Amino acid sequence: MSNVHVMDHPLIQHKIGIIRREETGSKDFRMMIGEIAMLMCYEATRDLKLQDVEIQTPICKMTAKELAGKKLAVVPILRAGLGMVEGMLAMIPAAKVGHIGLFRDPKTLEPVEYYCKLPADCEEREVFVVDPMLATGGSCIAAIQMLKNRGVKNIRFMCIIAAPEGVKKLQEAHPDVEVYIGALDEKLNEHGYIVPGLGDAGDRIFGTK
Ligand SMILES: O=P(O)(O)OC[C@H]1O[C@H](OP(=O)(O)OP(=O)(O)O)[C@H](O)[C@@H]1O
Ligand SMILES: O=c1cc[nH]c(=O)[nH]1
Ligand SMILES: [Mg+2]
Repeated sequence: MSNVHVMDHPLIQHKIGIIRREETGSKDFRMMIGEIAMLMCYEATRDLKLQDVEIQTPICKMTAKELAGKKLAVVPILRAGLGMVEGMLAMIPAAKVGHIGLFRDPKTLEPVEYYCKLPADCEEREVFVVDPMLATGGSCIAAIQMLKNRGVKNIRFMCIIAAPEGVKKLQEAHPDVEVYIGALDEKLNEHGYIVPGLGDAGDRIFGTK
């Protein structure tokens, strides 16, 4: 699974431990999701290309580094992905933001599309799709396909918790996509929830249950 990266940073693991706890309320849950997204963004951008640039410091001229190549975009899968946007932008403030609205039909577990608004030049950008949860994989596979249909070629997917079943499906559907995972869990239960997981991420971020 060379294009699947499971995070081993102790701060990420510690914060994931906090959001898993059932007693963690919406305020802390939301804050931690943002912090985890920021730390994961730091890790997932390690391989961005740099170029030399001649600058003048107050002391002398020098050759410094700046980001080269493609501009970036962050695309959260609504709703729960919204919780990761601020943390991503804290690391890459110049990124543009698109939105893809999908919810998972509770009976069929199939993703249902209800919104899509992307930056006009998204096909020229390196796009980070973000969603805290990768369960059956249906939602992220559909979101990535929507981006590919718009001509986007460079796509990375970032989630905080993933089930092995969904990771396998995502890899089969989109082997070209780099996948960043905060924690790889054990399995899905009969309702398509991740075990041990953290419950419904959207409901816990927005306090809707
Ligand atoms: O991998 P999958 O099986 O598709 O499941 C994962 C999806 O389920 C959740 O969204 P949900 O449908 O609960 O929508 P919400 O974010 O609006 O709560 C989650 O945020 C993912 O988008
Ligand atoms: O465990 C899960 C599965 C799908 N969506 C969630 O929010 N949690
Ligand atoms: Mg939900």
